[in-house]
Amino acid sequence: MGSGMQDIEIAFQDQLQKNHCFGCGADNDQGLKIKSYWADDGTAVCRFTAKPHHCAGPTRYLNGGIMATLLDCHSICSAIALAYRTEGRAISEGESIAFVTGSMDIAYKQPVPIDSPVLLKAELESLSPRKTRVVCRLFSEDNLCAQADVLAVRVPDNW
Ligand SMILES: CCCCCCCCCC(=O)SCCNC(=O)CCNC(=O)[C@H](O)C(C)(C)COP(=O)(O)OP(=O)(O)OC[C@H]1O[C@@H](n2cnc3c(N)ncnc32)[C@H](O)[C@@H]1OP(=O)(O)O
Repeated sequence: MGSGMQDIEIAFQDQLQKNHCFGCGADNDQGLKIKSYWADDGTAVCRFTAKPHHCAGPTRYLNGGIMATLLDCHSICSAIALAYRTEGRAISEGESIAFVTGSMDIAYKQPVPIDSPVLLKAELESLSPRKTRVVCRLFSEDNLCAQADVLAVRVPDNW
């Protein structure tokens, strides 16, 4: 599942400048520091391994807020990457492109074992110059555990 090209590509987040986001900011030393990449099929993928303190009530399961952050941040970073690609630019080349989360609906379908890596897979659809819809799925060991429908909204880079 996903791309075999991750080792030779630079993650979207490592190309973005000055991002202190808790979920995706390369500049947040206490954050989750997720890493997202294009896959060969046009989706964007992210693999994440949780720490024990990312747990839900039962220590064996991943916290739902952490799951929401993973889905949100992978979706928004992927929307930004798509916008640069659509404009024919490398990420962070020229004027900065920024998107934020306008809305996000999540279905939590199955508990996520905390000790297995998760895979996030985002399908992107540009609705207009300002709006991108992202359907992002979270898998654990090939099981679909959560699905988010995200509206990414473009904002000025001083947002
Ligand atoms: C280097 C940087 C990397 C950054 C990556 C960070 C990723 C992190 C992801 C996040 O956690 S972001 C933080 C959580 N999100 C927020 O705090 C957003 C708070 N909301 C806002 O700032 C504004 O409401 C928002 C920018 C989303 C929209 O306000 P605007 O005044 O810019 O937009 P406007 O109201 O003109 O709406 C633009 C379009 O989006 C639509 N829209 C906006 N919010 C919506 C919403 N909530 N639901 C549905 N549609 C929405 C709106 O209908 C409209 O559609 P149309 O163009 O078709 O008319």
